[in-house]
Amino acid sequence: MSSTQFWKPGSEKPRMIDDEEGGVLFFLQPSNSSSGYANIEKQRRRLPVYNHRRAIQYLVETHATTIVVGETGSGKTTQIPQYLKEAGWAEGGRVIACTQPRRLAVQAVASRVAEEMGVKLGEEVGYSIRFEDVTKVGVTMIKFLTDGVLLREMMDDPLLTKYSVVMVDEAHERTLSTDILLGLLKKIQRRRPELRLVISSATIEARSMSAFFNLSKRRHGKQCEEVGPKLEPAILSVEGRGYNIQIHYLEEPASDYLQATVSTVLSVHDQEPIGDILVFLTGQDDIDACVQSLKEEARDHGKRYSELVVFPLYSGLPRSDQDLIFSPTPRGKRKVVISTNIAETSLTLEGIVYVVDSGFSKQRFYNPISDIENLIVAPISKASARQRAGRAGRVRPGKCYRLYTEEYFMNEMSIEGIPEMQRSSLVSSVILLKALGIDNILGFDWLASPAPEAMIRALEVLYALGVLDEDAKLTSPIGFQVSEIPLVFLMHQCFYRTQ
Ligand SMILES: Nc1ncnc2c1ncn2[C@@H]1O[C@H](COP(=O)(O)OP(=O)(O)OP(=O)(O)O)[C@@H](O)[C@H]1O
Repeated sequence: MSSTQFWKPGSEKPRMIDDEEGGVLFFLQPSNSSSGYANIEKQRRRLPVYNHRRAIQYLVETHATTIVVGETGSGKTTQIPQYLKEAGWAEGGRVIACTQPRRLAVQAVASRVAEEMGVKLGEEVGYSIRFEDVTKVGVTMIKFLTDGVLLREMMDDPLLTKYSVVMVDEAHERTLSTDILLGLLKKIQRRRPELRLVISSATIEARSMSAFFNLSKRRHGKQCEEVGPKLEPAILSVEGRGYNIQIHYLEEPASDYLQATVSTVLSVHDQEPIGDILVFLTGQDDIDACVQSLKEEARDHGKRYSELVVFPLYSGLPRSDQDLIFSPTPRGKRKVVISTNIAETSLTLEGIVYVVDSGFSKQRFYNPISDIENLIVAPISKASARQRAGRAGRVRPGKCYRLYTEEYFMNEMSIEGIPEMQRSSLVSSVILLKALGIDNILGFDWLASPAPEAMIRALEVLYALGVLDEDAKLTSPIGFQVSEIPLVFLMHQCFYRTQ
């Protein structure tokens, strides 16, 4: 009996055929088949970013920072690092880095780019996530990594000397790590004028990002003469999207978004042609409840709903279970992936045609007075809604069902979310910055300043724990140990809280 095999990102793509018992068998196919190549090359050329490749190469050559704004699926993440390699930025042992907020996207995008370049993952194209480094020194030219991992690399190499270009992708997410990274990269640029930055997203406010990275100094209203790259960032807008996405809204607000989600999935299955469904809910509880409801429907309504193959996706799920979302959909079935916002950015799931957006996500909120951080279910922003819809329309036209009204989207939904920096405890950020030698944290160049109360509270907590001394410097050994192994710090914190 053959055991079921699933394709894992990073491995060769399987060919799929039906077996005699109605199941599916997977066979590895030779990766360098010329028709496969021609096909991929065709796909690359039809991406909206392709027409801008020369402009991108020119702007990166001539500007310290280039900001690229382009629709979801236009090719920013997978293509720009390849254009930069073609322009010579990976020559002489240098590496092009591309950061992502989440590890799932890092692995998926790296394996796609390796496939497009016809190379083995881990060689010319590699990736690095926590506890897993799939790169080869001296061989890897394009490296995808989480922004957290790049921050950790700065501990050993504060000026990131091996990188010629750092592309900070999905910069709109404004996670704690992204904001700290952006501030540190700006500092590095002053010391390493040869370093180039690319900031990209479908939904960033390019002007404020440009103002932040504008390193050109003006004296008496005149701009200083610049030697080397232009210090004022270039902004490139990539028009157009891969495929059309039809957006549908509710006519009346839903009283129960979970119930609305289940009925939308079922009606898509009843009424729409073949294609997988990606659902965005808030967290494990909601997702488990939705999976359960769909299973009950399948049990109660027989064959029709048993065609649904349902996969949950949230960060607490073991990695092997998370990777199941990449498995090909068996013939005659419809895959339904029910996810938190970990699938919101950068991911391309080939079979996805329909997206169901509940309009909510779990977000962190911090009260510096009580020093309590909570995860609260809150409405998403328009930027998130666009990202969610953008998981469809990548390899064929798609549809997005928003479980809220158009009036709510237009008039009430905020344009962008609040940066994580302004709604989180800053304890771990302060430790990280201190470990990186940033002594004047209050004077750090933040893209959006954190609340002073939160900063003071973090300093107080770290002093009380013995991590910082009276001069707010890391203590030895506790402070330095904690900065290397966050787990040790958590133990200290538990101890502190029980005192
Ligand atoms: N694993 C994949 N399988 C098939 N096609 C893919 C895959 N990954 C990417 N693509 C194709 O490449 C296109 C560009 O993807 P890419 O991630 O570069 O876009 P992007 O502009 O960065 O999007 P986003 O802003 O959503 O991250 C997709 O729309 C899709 O057509």
